[in-house]
Amino acid sequence: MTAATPVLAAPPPASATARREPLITLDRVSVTYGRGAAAVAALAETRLSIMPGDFLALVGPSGCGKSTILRLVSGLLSPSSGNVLVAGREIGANEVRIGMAYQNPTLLPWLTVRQNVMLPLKIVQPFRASWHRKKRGEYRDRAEALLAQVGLAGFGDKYPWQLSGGMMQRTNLCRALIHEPDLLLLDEPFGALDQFKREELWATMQDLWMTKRTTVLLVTHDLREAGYLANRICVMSARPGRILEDCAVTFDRPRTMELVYQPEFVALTQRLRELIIGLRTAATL
Ligand SMILES: Nc1ncnc2c1ncn2[C@@H]1O[C@H](COP(=O)(O)OP(=O)(O)OP(=O)(O)O)[C@@H](O)[C@H]1O
Repeated sequence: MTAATPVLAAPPPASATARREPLITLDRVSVTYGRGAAAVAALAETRLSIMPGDFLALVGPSGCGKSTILRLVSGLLSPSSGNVLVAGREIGANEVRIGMAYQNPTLLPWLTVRQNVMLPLKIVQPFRASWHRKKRGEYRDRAEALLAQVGLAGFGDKYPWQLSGGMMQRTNLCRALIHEPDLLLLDEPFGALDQFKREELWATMQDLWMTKRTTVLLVTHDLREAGYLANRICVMSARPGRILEDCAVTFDRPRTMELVYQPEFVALTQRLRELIIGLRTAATL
């Protein structure tokens, strides 16, 4: 059995991380969608630092602004106030490669699994510059290695319609990782799968993270998923969202499904659940 140690702990003191620069900083960022009577205050003034190598899960009541934070971090959305910093500079000033995987895998149906996985190498620099030279050699090998790591060896020539939902999501993860992103954004990536498939994918995701140590920002409604995968969980308040709790999750890795039934793990998810239910109830009063 995996040793299950502390459940919740305060994030490391500032002095412990002082020498490492955050990869992403939300500096007093807020977001309001629309204007006038139609304005929706989605995110209240929020501060968040994501350190290199973090696996950070964002949880909170529906509509609290979790995906809004993903959009800010990816540069798809500008804040209404405050700054989003990447490696200490304004977004866009530093080149940060981003990989994304969302709930519905958006695989291109006319491309094979391998071609789908290799797509970012065709589009994103510096890989794009060598595309024609490497697409039949190094890049193909890289795609095959990733597919093998997620249990899809031999499926490279299949088309998306020949895959199960879980296989499509595995392919989606490979595509999000093939260009070695500095930051992986996951928005409910396993949400459309049944519980057993989801649990299999947690193990796959953990394996990928343990070998690559990519910085990951995961949005999920599933507290067990957050506890299994993340080394940090941020709980958001109801809309307009802000981060209410930022806790370290220090269970040993690799984590297994056995861990999920251990008292320390159950206590963690139960505590987070009560916090979120309390927030939902407070928002409707
Ligand atoms: N383009 C938009 N225009 C107006 N309101 C928006 C827009 N996008 C999001 N919102 C609103 O902002 C709030 C936060 O949205 P967001 O998608 O970030 O929440 P979420 O926490 O990811 O929700 P869920 O858990 O349900 O996916 C929600 O109330 C949503 O309805």
